[in-house]
Amino acid sequence: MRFPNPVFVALDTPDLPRALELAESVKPYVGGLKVGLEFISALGPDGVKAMSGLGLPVFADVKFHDIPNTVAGAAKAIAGLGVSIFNVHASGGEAMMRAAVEAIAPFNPRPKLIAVTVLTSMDEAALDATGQKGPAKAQVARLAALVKKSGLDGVVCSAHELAMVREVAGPDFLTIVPGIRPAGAAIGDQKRVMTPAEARAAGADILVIGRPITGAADPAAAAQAIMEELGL
Ligand SMILES: O=c1ccn([C@@H]2O[C@H](COP(=O)(O)O)[C@@H](O)[C@H]2O)c(=O)[nH]1
Repeated sequence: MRFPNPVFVALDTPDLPRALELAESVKPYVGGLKVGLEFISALGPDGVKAMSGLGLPVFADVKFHDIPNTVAGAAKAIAGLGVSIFNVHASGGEAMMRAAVEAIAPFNPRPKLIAVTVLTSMDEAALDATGQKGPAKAQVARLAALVKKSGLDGVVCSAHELAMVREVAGPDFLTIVPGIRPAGAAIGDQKRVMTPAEARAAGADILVIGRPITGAADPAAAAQAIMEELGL
């Protein structure tokens, strides 16, 4: 699934005027907006609706992870806010993911539902410490297969696992990739990272990029430079 501009900017702020200002300034250089736990916890459904009204697709990075009945209700609520994409944690299991799929089936248009495999902030040691033994790639592959079997549209993974995800889930499975760092950018808490151009060449459908854009002195110029790096 190729997006003309694959960059979704992560608006990680609790401040609505700041989010709107950032979104307006980078709008010519990005393909979508991503709001996550910080934004939604502070600004709620009205904040999400405000972003949905800006004319770019919105990805609600809510990462639901609970029992099936609760996730089904939350899925219906978030789908009702007009977002284009939202997500759950794949480790919530097949019944939870299927409940979310069923809950949003009546929506038209129906948002894409994807699942987080292994957070890009985790390295092998962090994954091991949770009891999920084996390389991150193997865990991502196992979860991607489960996500596909459960009827979702795609996964969040790092760029390092893209080839593996394509192998288990096929070419039409949506891949959303955070942990993107232009050369020389601060890596911060991310562990499994790649540059925008490398991640795109590896087959990412959507690149989620936050601080390298929003933390730049000139966010619009930073977004434009990424667009140029991608040859757009
Ligand atoms: O595995 C994951 C899942 C989600 N994210 C989110 O993406 C952005 C990345 O922001 P940066 O500032 O570019 O690091 C952020 O909103 C995370 O919540 C992720 O990084 N990894």
